[in-house]
Amino acid sequence: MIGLFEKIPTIESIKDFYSIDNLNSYTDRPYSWSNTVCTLDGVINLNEDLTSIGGGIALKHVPQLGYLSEADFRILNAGWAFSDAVLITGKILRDEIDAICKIEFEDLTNLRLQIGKKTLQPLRLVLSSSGHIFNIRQDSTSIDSKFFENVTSKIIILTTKKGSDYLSTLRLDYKFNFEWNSNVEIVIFDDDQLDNGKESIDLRKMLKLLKIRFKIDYLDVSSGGTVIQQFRDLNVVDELRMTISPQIVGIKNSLGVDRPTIFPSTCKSYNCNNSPLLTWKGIRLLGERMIFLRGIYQYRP
Ligand SMILES: NC(=O)C1=CN([C@@H]2O[C@H](COP(=O)(O)OP(=O)(O)OC[C@H]3O[C@@H](n4cnc5c(N)ncnc54)[C@H](OP(=O)(O)O)[C@@H]3O)[C@@H](O)[C@H]2O)C=CC1
Ligand SMILES: Nc1nc(O)c(N)c(N[C@@H]2O[C@H](COP(=O)(O)O)[C@@H](O)[C@H]2O)n1
Repeated sequence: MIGLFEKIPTIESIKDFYSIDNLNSYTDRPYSWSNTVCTLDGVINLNEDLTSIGGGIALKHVPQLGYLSEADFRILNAGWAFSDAVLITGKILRDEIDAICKIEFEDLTNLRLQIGKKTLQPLRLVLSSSGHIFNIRQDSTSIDSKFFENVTSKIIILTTKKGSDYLSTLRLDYKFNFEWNSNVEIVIFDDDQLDNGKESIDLRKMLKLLKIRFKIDYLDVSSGGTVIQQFRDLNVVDELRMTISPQIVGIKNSLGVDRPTIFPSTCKSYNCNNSPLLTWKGIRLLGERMIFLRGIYQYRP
């Protein structure tokens, strides 16, 4: 249960930490885990510029500590390798211009095949009520997106009627091929609920559709805290997977703007009798610095 990770976690260590043997999916939803790297004070993006979050949160460019970020990236990819689909959001694609969410290690794509997955990459799902799934600079006349470049593995955009209307207008305004290719599918939820006046998709319905229509048994939620918190409040996320970066950065950026956190303040209020409890299934330490956690939620009425 407790152990050390190597500088480059070996495939054996990864299987030991993240094995999904004996974990059954459900009939009406996938088995799901969240996947996050955060600071000790819960910050998930320093929000200082549009560089990759790995740079700041996982200490990528700090002298002598870059290996921590490399190991975290490999563990992130390992979560994707064991999944049938990875869920991210419009907000991530607006904030992280380099996000791709594809497994970049050959031993991990091989592992997928060994454990019976039919594809080298999991499906990529984008949840966005608004349809704002690109980072569009004001002066630009075309859309740059690594995520949508050369789409060779399937992407599904989960959006509202309003979001799909927005995507259609973009198609007229920009020199970007919105037919994309046959690997991109848009699923529209047209009976969405209102959340603070903003349309939002009923996540239970979304999960049922992912399970029944797209045959997703294992879902990796690589989204931010806002989505993870909704999953937790609905009791539909089974595991918390978290890398703790050994730094405390404060919840506002240098301009006083709030940073996103893994546990946003909009979370439902619980007490010690009904809070979701965690049982640690795996704890790993790397270089006396970074902690990797894998916990199973126990929901209480
Ligand atoms: N350190 C890490 O491991 C990670 C860091 N991040 C960072 O975190 C930040 C994002 O986190 P956070 O702000 O919490 O946002 P989230 O990534 O949780 O995304 C929130 C967005 O998801 C969409 N959304 C959420 N719920 C619903 C719903 N029920 N129906 C329809 N759409 C929904 C909306 O998109 P829309 O606005 O398009 O309608 C909403 O704005 C980013 O800066 C990202 O870089 C993200 C993931 C991991
Ligand atoms: N757990 C974790 N570790 C990292 O190092 C990360 N960069 C993230 N980020 C999330 O992973 C998705 C994008 O990854 P790529 O940019 O394609 O590598 C996105 O959801 C990030 O926020 N998570």
